[in-house]
Amino acid sequence: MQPDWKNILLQQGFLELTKTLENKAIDVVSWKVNDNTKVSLLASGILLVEPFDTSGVCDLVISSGVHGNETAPIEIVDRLVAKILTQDLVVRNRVLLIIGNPVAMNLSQRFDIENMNRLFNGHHVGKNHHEAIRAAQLENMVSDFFVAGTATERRHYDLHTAIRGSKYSKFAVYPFPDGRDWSKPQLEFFLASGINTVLLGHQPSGTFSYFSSHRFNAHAFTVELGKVKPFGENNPEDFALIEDNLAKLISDEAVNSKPFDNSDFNLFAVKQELVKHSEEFSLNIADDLENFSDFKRGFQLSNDGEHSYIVEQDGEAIVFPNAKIPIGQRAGLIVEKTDI
Ligand SMILES: O=C(O)CCC(=O)N[C@@H](CCC(=O)O)C(=O)O
Ligand SMILES: [Zn+2]
Repeated sequence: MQPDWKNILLQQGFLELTKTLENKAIDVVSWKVNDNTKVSLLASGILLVEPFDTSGVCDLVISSGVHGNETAPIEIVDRLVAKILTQDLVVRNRVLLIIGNPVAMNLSQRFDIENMNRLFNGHHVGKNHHEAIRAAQLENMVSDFFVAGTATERRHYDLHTAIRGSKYSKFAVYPFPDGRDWSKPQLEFFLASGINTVLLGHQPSGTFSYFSSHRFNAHAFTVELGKVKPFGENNPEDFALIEDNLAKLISDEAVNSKPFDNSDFNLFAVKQELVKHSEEFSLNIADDLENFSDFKRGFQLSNDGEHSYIVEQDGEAIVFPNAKIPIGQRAGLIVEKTDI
């Protein structure tokens, strides 16, 4: 017989239970929180919350911890689950709450074997390590969740924190929309949540948010909420706006947003992905250079033989620069300001 995961969850919370379970398989446990709400622990770090009243307007995925050391998003998910279980939050929309990579979380690392946020959209296929298996499991759970839902809208917010500081402390990455329009109501939601910087994706990718966008037409985003810090060092007040608005979505309460206006935002288009082509790859920037720092035309940003990058226009900026990645992967994004 398996331990009483329900009681451990109720007593210790979702985060502590997930630390304990790590990547152990469990039998699904379901129970009623009240006459309105059913909770199901589907797997370690995957909690389904459903109102019995099926008239919800939005099926919502809130994920965290796809990178194990990005603790603030995990704490946000933990607090939302606690509020649902204590009935401080009324649930009117179905929601799937996720802590993505419990093994890396317990190691306090971004990942153990392979960056999980490059493994979605089938990029896990043919790989047998635990992060590939977990990416496949997350894809299956999200697929089942969206397919079983009847709401008119699907949303997925994949919450992260960045390795570096940033000129704009919070920002969203909008995955490549596959020909769909950029959603102004979604940008209005971010502005109301204290996020006015959005990076518009330019091509398909192996990220969790692109998976939900591409496969399920969900409004899906990678949401960067600040800089990586260890557990216990995040200030919950820094995340209050987005956390309150996620709670409002769960409760189907109106979010206090204003009509879209380009001038309220810093919108960036990806000009080019910097790919690491050789072991000689290096970046000519300081380790603590902030995301969205910009350069003058002619500055040699990267050294990589014939693939070295020289800035082509004044104002080109860099996001997610990282030379410590495998050959063939993204070493940074060259971005420039845009409007929609
Ligand atoms: O700070 C960094 O260099 C990386 C932060 C991070 O994990 N970002 C995501 C962005 C995913 C996306 O492009 O949607 C990642 O690299 O996986
Ligand atoms: Zn991340």
